[in-house]
Amino acid sequence: MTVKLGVPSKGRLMEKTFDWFAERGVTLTRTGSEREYAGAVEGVEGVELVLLSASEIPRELARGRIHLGVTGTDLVRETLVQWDQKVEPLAELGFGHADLVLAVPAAWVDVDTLDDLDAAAAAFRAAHGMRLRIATKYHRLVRDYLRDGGVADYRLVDSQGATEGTVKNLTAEAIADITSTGETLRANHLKVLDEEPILRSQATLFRSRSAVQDERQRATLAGLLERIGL
Ligand SMILES: Nc1ncnc2c1ncn2[C@@H]1O[C@H](COP(=O)(O)OP(=O)(O)OP(=O)(O)O)[C@@H](O)[C@H]1O
Ligand SMILES: O=P(O)(O)OC[C@H]1O[C@H](OP(=O)(O)OP(=O)(O)O)[C@H](O)[C@@H]1O
Repeated sequence: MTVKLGVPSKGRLMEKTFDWFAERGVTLTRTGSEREYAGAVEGVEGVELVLLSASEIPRELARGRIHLGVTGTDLVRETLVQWDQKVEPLAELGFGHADLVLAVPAAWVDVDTLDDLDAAAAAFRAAHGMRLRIATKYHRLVRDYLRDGGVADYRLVDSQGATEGTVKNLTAEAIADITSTGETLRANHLKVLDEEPILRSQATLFRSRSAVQDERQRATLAGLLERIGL
């Protein structure tokens, strides 16, 4: 049985992951047509490249269907309950940096901290008879963060993309999303709370804690990790 390495199937994460492995003597390539999700590994025997959506890589690692996988720490922590029992981070790759933050309308001049948000949420409920809505796809991380920060009077609204637009579209009063340059937030008249981010994320190489099934796989995996300096 081969060792399976899961890599994001498109975009910057894929290209930078290919570069990271190439710098360590392992060549990853997409094969077939531009739209075919097939890949090849050169420089080490017995390793298969699996191209996947970045958001599916945590689950595939947890199920033991891939041995190694590259994805953002945000996706691992959001997707997997007790993530550290299912996967082990082996190396931060130094790209894909993004912060998960809470943002409110820039016009809310009285709201800069979590305490302010808590007060605003109470005032919102009193005025409108419903809880303040926060749009996000990071439900688990945001709930834990707000619970630890003592904010309770809110409701999460699911948003799987274009989350910064939900405030303008009147489907939420605040958002929690990933930001890197901050441009999308600014363009949508939102400001980040003046607090530590919910999470600082970057692309990371993870090892599944359950995928290895035989000695041959164990040896191949050890060889690959040695090759890339881990
Ligand atoms: N603007 C950004 N700058 C840097 N990293 C980002 C940015 N936006 C998202 N990321 C990171 O990239 C990863 C998600 O990548 P991507 O958006 O390709 O995944 P996805 O939307 O789940 O993919 P797919 O569309 O195939 O399901 C996350 O770990 C996230 O933290
Ligand atoms: O701080 P910035 O540099 O402006 O980047 C932030 C944006 O990048 C991501 O979106 P992406 O382009 O991945 O699309 P998405 O809305 O589908 O998540 C993220 O969800 C933000 O919308």
